[in-house]
This record gives sequence, C-alpha cells and structure tokens, in this order.
Amino acid sequence: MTLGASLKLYLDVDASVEWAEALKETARVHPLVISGHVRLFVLPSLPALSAVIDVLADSPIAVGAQDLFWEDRGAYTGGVSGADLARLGCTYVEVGHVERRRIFNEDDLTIRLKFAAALRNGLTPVLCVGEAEQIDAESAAQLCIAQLDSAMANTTGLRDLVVAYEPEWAIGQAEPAPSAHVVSVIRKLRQHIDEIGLVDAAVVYGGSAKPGLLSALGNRVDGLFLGRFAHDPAAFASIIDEAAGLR
Ligand SMILES: O=C(CO)COP(=O)(O)O
Repeated sequence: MTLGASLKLYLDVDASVEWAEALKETARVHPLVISGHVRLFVLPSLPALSAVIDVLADSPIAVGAQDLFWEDRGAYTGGVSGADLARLGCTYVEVGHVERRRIFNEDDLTIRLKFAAALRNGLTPVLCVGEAEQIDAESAAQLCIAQLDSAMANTTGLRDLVVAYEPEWAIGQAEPAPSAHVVSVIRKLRQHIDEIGLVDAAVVYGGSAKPGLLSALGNRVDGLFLGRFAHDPAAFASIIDEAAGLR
C-alpha cells in the first residue's frame, strides 16, 4: 500500500515541521511501515522541504516536492531544479496536479517535460490524472489514460511511478468520489498500465480522501493520495491502520 500526502500551501513552515514530527512518531511504532509494507511519502511546500527532510531523515517516510521545473540549470528565474530537489533528499515529485493546470496554466507539454525532468533526476513521479466534470467511469478512464500516455510520451528509464487518480470534481469537497466510480476508473487505468508494462506502478486515489475510504475501496486500489484530511496526524495514523487491516 502507498499512502502519500500533499500539504499544498495549507501549512506554514513551522506547522509543517510539527506535522512531520507527529507523523514520524506514528511511523516509528507502526510495524507495517517499518517493514515497508506500507510506503509513506509527504510533499510539503517548497520552503518547508529542507526542515521536513531533516525531521524525517531517520524515518521510513519519504519526502518529495509538489512541483519542479523541466530544466535543471540556466536562466529560469524562480525555477526549481529537480537536480537540487534530489540533492536535498527528495525522492518524490508531484507532476500534473489539476491545481497546477488550472492556476499555473500548465498544459500537457509542460507536464510531459516535468515528468521527464523527474525521471532524469531519479525522482519518483507522482503523476496526477483525472477528469474535470463528473462523467461516467468509462469516459473518465479514457481521459485519464490519455493524460497518462501524454505525460509519458517518449519516456525512458522509468523505475518507479505513482499514478494518482484525482477527479477534479472530488477535490476540496466534504466527501470523496463514490467508491464504485473510483474502483471502476482505477481498474481500467490499472489494465492500461499493465498493458504498457508498468506493472510495478502504484495507482492511488486522491480527492477528499479521508479515514474510512481505504477500507471501503479495499485492495482494489494501491493506496491514497491525501490532502486536507491528512492535516490531522491522528487521521493519517488511522488510515495507516486501515492499510494494515487490508493486508
Ligand atoms: O488534491 C488533492 C491531493 O493532491 C486532494 O486534496 P483534498 O483531499 O484536500 O481534496
């Protein structure tokens, strides 16, 4: 099982550190985290990265960034180099979140270039895909597959990948997307991912994911990508317990 959380821009640096310390304690005493059966990664905001990496240095919780630039060096004011993220100790990087698409005007080409930059720097991409409007699962899956294929066009050297199915209409809501819809889209995504030979990729669900969801989805997903409902470390801990219960 893979459980990840992005703090987006919700927590400031001090709150991110405090949160990471609480998570570290949860992980320290959880046998399935220690044994590697539940893999955990967290994506703090950029200014909090170094401090969170320090906190989690001797824990099994991996750290990543929420974004990177597609070039590693040069005249790119404000850009964030994947090489520097790796050097800091990041092992994951998120690519293609719908908030990046909508608010920061990222398009399919941007996402493809960033995906390649992640791989070039040995970072595991957390590739977000998902439909904008609530539509049937078959159509949603086709859109997700097209986004995935576009991001991965001409990709070489892929070692590890997390695909986060995040329907836009379910992000920032009180409840996640209906489980039947999630299971159905993820089944089709999984089938495609297997067909293109990425059998080791984890396909997780994100979008108002919270305690109780993983138990409802069962082993039909490879995990969750959490947002707001991970801010409470106790909620995160209870989701780890759910992952353990599914084994
Ligand atoms: O976008 C998400 C994770 O990347 C989900 O965020 P929420 O769980 O806060 O809706």
